[in-house]
Amino acid sequence: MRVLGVEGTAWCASAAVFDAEADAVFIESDPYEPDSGGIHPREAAEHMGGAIPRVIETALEHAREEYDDRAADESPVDAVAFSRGPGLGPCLRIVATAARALARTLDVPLVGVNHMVAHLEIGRHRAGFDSPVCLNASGANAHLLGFHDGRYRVLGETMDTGVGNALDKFTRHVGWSHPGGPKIEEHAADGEFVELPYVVKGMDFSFSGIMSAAKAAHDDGVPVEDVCFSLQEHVFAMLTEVAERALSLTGTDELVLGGGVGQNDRLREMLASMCAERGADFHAPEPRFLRDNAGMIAVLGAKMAAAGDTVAIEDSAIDPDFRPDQVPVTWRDDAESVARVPSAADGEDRGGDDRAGRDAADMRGAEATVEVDGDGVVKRRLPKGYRHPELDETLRRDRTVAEARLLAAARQAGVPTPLVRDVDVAEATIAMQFVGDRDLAAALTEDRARTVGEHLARLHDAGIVHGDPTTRNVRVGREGSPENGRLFPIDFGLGFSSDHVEDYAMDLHVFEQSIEGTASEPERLVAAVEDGYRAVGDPAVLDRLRGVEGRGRYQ
Ligand SMILES: C[C@@H](O)[C@H](NC(=O)OP(=O)(O)OC[C@H]1O[C@@H](n2cnc3c(N)ncnc32)[C@H](O)[C@@H]1O)C(=O)O
Ligand SMILES: Nc1ncnc2c1ncn2[C@@H]1O[C@H](COP(=O)(O)OP(=O)(O)OP(=O)(O)O)[C@@H](O)[C@H]1O
Ligand SMILES: [Fe+2]
Repeated sequence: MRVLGVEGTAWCASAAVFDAEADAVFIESDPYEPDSGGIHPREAAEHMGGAIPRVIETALEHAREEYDDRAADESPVDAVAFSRGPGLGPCLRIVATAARALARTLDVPLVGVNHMVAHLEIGRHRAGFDSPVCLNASGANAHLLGFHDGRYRVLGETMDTGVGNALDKFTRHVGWSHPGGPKIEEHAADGEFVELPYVVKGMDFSFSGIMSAAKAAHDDGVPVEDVCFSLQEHVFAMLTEVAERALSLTGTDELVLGGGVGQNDRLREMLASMCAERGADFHAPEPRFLRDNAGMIAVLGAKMAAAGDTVAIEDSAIDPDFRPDQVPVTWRDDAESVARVPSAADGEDRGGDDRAGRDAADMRGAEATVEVDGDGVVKRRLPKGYRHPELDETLRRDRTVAEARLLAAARQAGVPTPLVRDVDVAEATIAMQFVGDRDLAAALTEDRARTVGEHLARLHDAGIVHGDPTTRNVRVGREGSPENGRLFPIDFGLGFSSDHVEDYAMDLHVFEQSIEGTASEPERLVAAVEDGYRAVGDPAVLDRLRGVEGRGRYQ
């Protein structure tokens, strides 16, 4: 199978030929470079109009010259694959028109590829991993994806702008030309650390606060090298932290990176260091496959074509908002899954006591190690080698303080939590009561989902935001024991006090996302969470939740 790919979602006019037998990829690209400001959709489309036919011609010539297994009147490729979205409408239309015309002329099938899924599949293809967590760090996007039950699920994502766009906004403010990411990397080499906001919410994150603070710091005369250095340290530590959390939640030990920001050495270094520390395998494809390129479109196009996943020309409309979780994944086995930890996906209670024989390594979360000590545990936030030491110290200290305070406050609000016995802020350790006999992830039922909804409502009524409510962060008490089946939220390290409906809605969103990422039929579990919340809490939060779910994607 040999496939021609065409890419042109935003800035890169590109065509490629993938020969599956030789696993060889030829890429010809022609980038649009704006004179000033950011990417201008009309100018970008004008660029595509001229460049797309040229790059396609070069790729076809390559196919004809490189491979002599076909007659001159035969098509040099077996299919034409194109980026159907997401991206800028005017650019997508030009690419689609060219791809359709070519498929018709060559009389071969057309394949419509999701650009974001291509960004991650190229990493999986090059790494040879089975079912990794995928971090897409591109211009207009930033998200964590994992395959489960026939689709790529969004495990976490930006709640406002894509990571590259956020960096580019800062460099525009400073007056540098597009793209800004590489310039930030250059200047960061001479910079020193200054503190900026750091925002993760479960496996979601946002960049608006840090970008405003970076602009303000620059306006206040902080040397631009220091701002660049610190932007990288904060933004990439956030991405690395959520990637680690996704590895921990799914139990997977494979991570791949995709997207143009993945070309940044510091980001790759942090991810590699995090994976090495936890014994996971990390793969970042070579830069030509990270930035936008048609090679990734051709490679995924070949997998789709082999699975018979082609599209009739009349059905091949573009989709500027095409989300990766909308794609029916025809080229993978439905039984494969990113989730390696037992999840009660079928709603069955798997039972079992995880306490017996569990050693410290078993009780490791993404942030901390948890050692069992008699009827208690000692939770220790160890330093993370990938983080700048100053940032590392601040996060470990602040989270230890927040966790100890909120565990007690939650109890007072009527939500069962482990009793705190001792806190050592300097060592970032908390000694607390051992609770439950397993995590909710292994025992998720509708009843329990409803109870978590009630607990979250009680926390919110008391002005407490959990910050990281997932199925791994709720412990389940044994029926008939003194705990009598109670559910104990734990791990309040990302928690804070707030009276904003938005923060409460975000908390619910994080919990629902953790169910959706791993459960097979999440709908009824999610409905049960909301029933429980509605019974106890403020209905305005559920209304706001609908807004949070559609927030800020592809800006
Ligand atoms: C929808 C699609 O068009 C879009 N593609 C895209 O944004 O191009 P991509 O090549 O994946 O990423 C470009 C971004 O990558 C950043 N970038 C490039 N080199 C960088 C570096 N060394 N450090 C940091 N950022 C870098 C640029 O500043 C720019 O924001 C996407 O995938 O979101
Ligand atoms: N008080 C407790 N009683 C029993 N088990 C506990 C307790 N605290 C933590 N654990 C176990 O240890 C694991 C890790 O703890 P915790 O979630 O607090 O750490 P973390 O590193 O902050 O996790 P995360 O990956 O969510 O960031 C939990 O999933 C749970 O199984
Ligand atoms: Fe991209």
